[in-house]
Amino acid sequence: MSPLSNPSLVPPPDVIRLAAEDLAAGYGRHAVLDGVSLDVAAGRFTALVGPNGSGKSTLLSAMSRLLAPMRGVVTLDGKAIHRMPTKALARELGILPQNPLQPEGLSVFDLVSRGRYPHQGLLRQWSDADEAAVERAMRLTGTLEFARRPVDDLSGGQRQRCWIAMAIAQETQTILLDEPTAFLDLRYQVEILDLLHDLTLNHGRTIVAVLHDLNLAVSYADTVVFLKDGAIRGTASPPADCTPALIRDVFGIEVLMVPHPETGGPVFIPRRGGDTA
Ligand SMILES: Nc1ncnc2c1ncn2[C@@H]1O[C@H](COP(=O)(O)OP(=O)(O)OP(=O)(O)O)[C@@H](O)[C@H]1O
Repeated sequence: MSPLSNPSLVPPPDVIRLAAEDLAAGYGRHAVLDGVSLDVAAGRFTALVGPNGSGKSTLLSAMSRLLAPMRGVVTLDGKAIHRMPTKALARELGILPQNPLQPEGLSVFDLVSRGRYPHQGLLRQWSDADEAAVERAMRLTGTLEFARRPVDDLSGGQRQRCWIAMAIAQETQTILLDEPTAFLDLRYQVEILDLLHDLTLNHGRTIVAVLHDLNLAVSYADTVVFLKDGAIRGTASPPADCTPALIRDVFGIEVLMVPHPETGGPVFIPRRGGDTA
C-alpha cells in the first residue's frame, strides 16, 4: 500500500498546504488575476467555477507554476512553489491542464507512464512500484483496456481519462485539474468525480478542479470558489451555502434553487430567459 493510500493520513479539515497570497498573474503585461488569495484545504475537494474568461485556468496555471506570478506568491507547505526544484514540486503537485500537449504516436501506457517521471532519476530507474502505480491509475480510470493503443486513436473522452490516469499515476498529494470532465459522457463524468471525491475522502489527496457544471460542483466538492473578472467573488464551504444571489452576481443569470430529492442539498435550475445582464 502506498503511503497515500492510507486513510489515517487524511488531514484534518483546517490544514492548509497550498495557498495563493495576493496573486496577480496574466499574459504579457495584462494581469488577468489581481490580488487573488486562496487557501486550499488539504485532503479536500475544491471546485473553481465561473464564467468563460473569468480566470479559472489562469489561477490553476499560476498555482501549479505553469505561469509565473506578476505579484504575490503561491506556497506549498510554506515554500514558494516558483522557487522549488521542478522534480521536487512534481512529486508533490500534479496538474492536468485544459489542453495538454500530446506527443504523437504515444501509446496509452506510455502516456500514463510519464506520470512517473518525477519519481525517477539517475539512481532510480523504472521499477515494479512505477509499473504498479501506472496499472492502478489505469484501472481506476477505466483505461486499462486501451493500454497498447495509440492515444491519437481514442475519442476525446477516452483520451481525457488517459490524461487523468497520468495525473493519478504521478501519486502527488495535490492534484489540480482543469475541466477534468470535459468531453466525458454522463457515466464517466460521474465516475471521474466519484474517483476524485474518493481520492480526497479515503486517500488524503487534495483536489482542485475547474468545473463548468455548477450542480456537479456543488454536489461533489467540499468547497466551491466562484471567480468573476479575475477575482474571487464568493466561496461556498460547504457548497450548500451557495445562493441564487451569488450565482446571479457571478454568472448573470436567474436560477431556481430546489432541494435535491435524495440529499436535500441545493440544486440550481436556470430560469428560461433569466439573463440578468
Ligand atoms: N495564453 C493566453 N494569452 C493571452 N491571453 C490569455 C491567454 N490565456 C487566457 N487568456 C485570457 O485571460 C483571460 C482569462 O482566461 P482563462 O482561460 O483563465 O479563463 P477561464 O475562466 O479558464 O475560461 P474558460 O471557462 O473559457 O476556460 C481571458 O480574457 C483570456 O482571453
